[in-house]
Amino acid sequence: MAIENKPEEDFSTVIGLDDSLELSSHYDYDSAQPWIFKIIVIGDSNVGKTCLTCRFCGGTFLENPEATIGVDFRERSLELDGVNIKLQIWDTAGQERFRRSMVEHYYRSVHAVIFVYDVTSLASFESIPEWIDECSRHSVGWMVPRIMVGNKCDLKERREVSTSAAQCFADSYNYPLFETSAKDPAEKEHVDSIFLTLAYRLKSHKPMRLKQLSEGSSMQLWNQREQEPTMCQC
Ligand SMILES: Nc1nc2c(ncn2[C@@H]2O[C@H](COP(=O)(O)OP(=O)(O)OP(=O)(O)O)[C@@H](O)[C@H]2O)c(=O)[nH]1
Repeated sequence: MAIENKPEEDFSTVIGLDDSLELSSHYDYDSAQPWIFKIIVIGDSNVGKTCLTCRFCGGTFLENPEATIGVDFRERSLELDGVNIKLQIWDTAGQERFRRSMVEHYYRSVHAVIFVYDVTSLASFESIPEWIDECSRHSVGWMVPRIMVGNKCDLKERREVSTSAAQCFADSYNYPLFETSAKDPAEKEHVDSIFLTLAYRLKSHKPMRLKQLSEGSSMQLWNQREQEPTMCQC
């Protein structure tokens, strides 16, 4: 569902608009209410963000998706350890001209960020620092988990980004790295597991995350780490 022109008030029932953790704190752990997590998927145009999110939310691969304009909004409900979880996936536009007016909405109250690059495009991998900077500029909290996904691994002969280079980069930021293919049906469960890993992390960190809100010193430490990634030795 495209939500380019949807007023932000419409989301206020499911996403706290002022703080990433506001939403989480609305729910008791034993409540029947789902825990709703907003996950944004960002990266260059054409890396496969739409296909990855469709694979996870719909189970299918889109052969010829249109370029995303603004944002496409998908969701999937899960039950993890008896807790109802709803993952709200924001598939953002990679093209600057299609994202300009929406950027503020992407980052507001986000619970997790997925950086996607295309393993057959070195340029898309080299853009990841810019996407990380954009997150920082929009004040995405230090406790918001980030992961990196290298997509299109089915195109083995066209690979331009090695696993070791990507792993080295991801390690320098302390981000988990996943390589997969939205297209390859054999990777369907792997795509699921990427999102499930995030869901588990969000669920299990919730009590700690709420506690850490008041811990200013650790927030400062994390910011430092994000701004100054350790040097890769590769
Ligand atoms: N071979 C292969 N092609 C893929 C894969 N994922 C996506 N594609 C193709 O890559 C093209 C771009 O996919 P999209 O999902 O629209 O890319 P996007 O990152 O959402 O692009 P924007 O909406 O412009 O930001 C399409 O032609 C897809 O069919 C994959 O895993 N393998």
